[in-house]
Amino acid sequence: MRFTKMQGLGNDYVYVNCFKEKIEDPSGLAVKISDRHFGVGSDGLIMINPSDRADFEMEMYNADGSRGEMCGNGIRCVAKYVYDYGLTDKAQISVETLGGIKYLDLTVEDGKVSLVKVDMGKPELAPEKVPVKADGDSAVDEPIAVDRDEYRMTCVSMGNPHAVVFVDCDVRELPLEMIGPKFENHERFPNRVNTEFVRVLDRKTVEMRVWERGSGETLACGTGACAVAVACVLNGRTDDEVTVKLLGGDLLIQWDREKDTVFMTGPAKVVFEGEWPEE
Ligand SMILES: N[C@H](CCC[C@H](N)C(=O)O)C(=O)O
Repeated sequence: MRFTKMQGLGNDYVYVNCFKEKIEDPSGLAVKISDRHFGVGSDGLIMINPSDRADFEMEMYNADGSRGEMCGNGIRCVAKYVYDYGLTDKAQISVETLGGIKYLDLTVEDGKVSLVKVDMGKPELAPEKVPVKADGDSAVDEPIAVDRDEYRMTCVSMGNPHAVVFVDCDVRELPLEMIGPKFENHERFPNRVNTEFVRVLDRKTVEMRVWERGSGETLACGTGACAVAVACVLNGRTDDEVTVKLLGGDLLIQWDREKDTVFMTGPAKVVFEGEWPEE
């Protein structure tokens, strides 16, 4: 099976062109191929499929084999893949995901995609999609007890679920390995959750680290950066356009509140191509 390893801000997935390849057990393959010692090494597996409803379909699996509805860094890499490998010659494409159809604008330099702007769609306050309002809470900010500590979070769905937690310290100092899994598996989230820890630097800039559902800490999360920007605006902490600084680099996020949609702009890169012996 031919594959291409790609990354968006260091959030790396193994991409398979399923116009040509057939994968019987994508969830099992995701676990094996993502393993950083015994496999290719990645945050998960992304299949590029034909679609009846859009130009292409993206089917994504986390490193633990669970399926994700959407992947922001992944969808930019899908755009690069289909253009650079000649599956399309259009610089504007649509991609079907479990989180809805997304529309992408490709920046092409010397015949290759360098940057992609994605219309990520309408953010929803999640999981129950109704703002919680208890005494002293803002409409969107709610308390959550994790062990003996109380945190405050804003829950936003970008097709997939996110809990955004504001912190005051340098995010690099956070013991993410310890607290990340406690949010991921908290009883508040029966389908588990992606968690972003964010510090606001100024009204146009924030920094974050992410603990992803099913993959652990990753260097970046596109849907997570969108959820962070929405949470920042709803809590009055930033303007509608924010640079989100992640361990793997920066994403520009714009919440167009008139259209009620979030735009994400960032790079996509090929790492290498290879052949996987099984399947
Ligand atoms: N890294 C991805 C998100 C993967 C989300 C996945 N971990 C989930 O289960 O929802 C991104 O760039 O948006």
